[in-house]
Amino acid sequence: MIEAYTGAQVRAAETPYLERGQGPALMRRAAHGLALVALERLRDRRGRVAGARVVVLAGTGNNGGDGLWAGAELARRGAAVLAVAVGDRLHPEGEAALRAAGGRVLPAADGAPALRRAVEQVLDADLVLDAVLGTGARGGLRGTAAEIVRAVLDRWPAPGGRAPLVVACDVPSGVSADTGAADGPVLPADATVTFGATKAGHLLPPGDRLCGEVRTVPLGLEDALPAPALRRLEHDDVAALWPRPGAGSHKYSRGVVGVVAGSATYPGAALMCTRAAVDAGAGMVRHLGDAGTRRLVCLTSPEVVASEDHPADLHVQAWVVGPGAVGDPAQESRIDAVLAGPVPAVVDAGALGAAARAAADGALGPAKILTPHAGELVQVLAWLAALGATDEAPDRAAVEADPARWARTAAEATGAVVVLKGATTLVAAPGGTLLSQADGSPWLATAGSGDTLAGVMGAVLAGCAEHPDAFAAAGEWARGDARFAVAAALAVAVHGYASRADGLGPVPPTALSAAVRSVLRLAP
Ligand SMILES: NC(=O)C1=CN([C@@H]2O[C@H](COP(=O)(O)OP(=O)(O)OC[C@H]3O[C@@H](n4cnc5c(N)ncnc54)[C@H](OP(=O)(O)O)[C@@H]3O)[C@@H](O)[C@H]2O)[C@@H](O)CC1
Ligand SMILES: Nc1ncnc2c1ncn2[C@@H]1O[C@H](COP(=O)(O)OP(=O)(O)O)[C@@H](O)[C@H]1O
Ligand SMILES: [K+]
Repeated sequence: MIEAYTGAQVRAAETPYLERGQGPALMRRAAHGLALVALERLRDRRGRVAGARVVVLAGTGNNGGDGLWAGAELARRGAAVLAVAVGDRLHPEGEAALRAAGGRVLPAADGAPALRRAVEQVLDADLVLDAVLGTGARGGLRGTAAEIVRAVLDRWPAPGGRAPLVVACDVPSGVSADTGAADGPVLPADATVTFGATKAGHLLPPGDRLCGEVRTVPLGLEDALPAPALRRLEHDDVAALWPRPGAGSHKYSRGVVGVVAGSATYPGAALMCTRAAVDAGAGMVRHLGDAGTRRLVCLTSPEVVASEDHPADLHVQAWVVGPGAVGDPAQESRIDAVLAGPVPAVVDAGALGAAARAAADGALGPAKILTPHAGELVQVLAWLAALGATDEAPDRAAVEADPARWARTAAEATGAVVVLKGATTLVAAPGGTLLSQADGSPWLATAGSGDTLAGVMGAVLAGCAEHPDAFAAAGEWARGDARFAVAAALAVAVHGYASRADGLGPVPPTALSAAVRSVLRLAP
């Protein structure tokens, strides 16, 4: 599991060391880690370091200091290192170290000619160390640094062209270490070397896409860190946590998933959703819907028990409601009943409007998992605002600029878990638990993959519904209501792994479901 922290949390953990006068030692350790990654990248690209042209884009603070010390190491290995000073000063010891190692300094804020030279030097470099802003940034790049990066990006080589390697120091400058927000221009990094701990901004969109590979250099702060701001499940976690049957299991103890999906207009959603719940290993899958859809469900997945019951008549461990359930009053009535009841539920697509109404009436709770994509979240927040359950209704651009904020807002306003789907999917639970998963192939962006995710999520939710400690192996934090967020993140991870199980290529949802089985089989 990756645990990530805000810049403020890491700075607070550093404070006792700084008070003991260990700041310079920490900086040297950070800079050494940065230099090692830069050396590795340079060797990969050009075979050797001697003679490489390296530009350090250096800001005025300690982030610039790290870059300058790392630049000094590269200069001692024979690289030609130029520090482009974007502000009115440089970290004094860092600058002295760089100069002592033979590096040069270009004061880029000294007028237009200096700025133009800086841009040329960046574009000509083999490697750029981006050390303008780190955890001390207030907002995005501004001033000379913003002008340089904007001018460089205007002339950035097309894919396949010879762009300089970019290694970011702590975070790509202009990306918030706390939120992943990227206000203004940012140089996309091939690798980001961060210090002390992974920062939340490395795992949150849109900044996460600008980080490249993230490497964390330990600074010995581990024991001083508080609870992380966010987490990401990795393969080992998924293998350890996914509910598995034991010798004493039977279909009911493993969890029955009830699916309220499909309508005469959209029967396919019910087929994909039920199939996925079966393939993800549910003990039993029940489907409720119109006669035509039920018939198709039984033909596609004979193991599903389809009926025209009402949710109140059935005993299931978890519901999945909403996929394709549009324009059918009987389905709407079933959805309302599930939302009003206590049983855990995945609430997708056609059920999100009813969920907003139920939330405004105070009916949802932490066992309900809403699964909007960005467009649907905008709609949900607009409904909640209209119903007086939130103050603000952002537009899509605002949600995409800071998805974590709006996923959290929706979680707090509804009292439910909110899974904001996208290339990076965020899971926000009321109370603040936040997970970020980025496991899926871009080929997942296809109609029906959300229906498949809902089915997979139903299966894992049914598996943990009656077991508050189902995921205690992940830590104390994962007990109780937090298990619903863990279940959501597990489903998102497995769905993502399945999209890559057969290499990178199209993943029609029917094939995706089958791949879920192979993902779960491969895990130990
Ligand atoms: N603490 C430690 O022990 C360790 C810390 N480490 C390193 O320190 C980094 C944090 O350093 P930091 O606190 O000096 O802040 P930093 O990110 O360099 O930025 C502040 C400077 O930028 C400026 N500035 C601010 N906003 C701006 C903007 N939007 N656009 C333009 N400029 C802006 C601001 O100048 P001002 O505006 O105040 O004149 C100020 O001078 C951290 O990320 C890590 O790399 C490691 O060495 C490990 C040990
Ligand atoms: N660019 C992308 N990269 C990776 N995963 C993606 C991308 N775009 C969408 N996804 C994933 O694909 C699924 C799409 O779900 P959704 O938008 O509900 O589609 P639908 O309703 O058509 O089934 C989600 O799990 C989402 O996280
Ligand atoms: K930086």
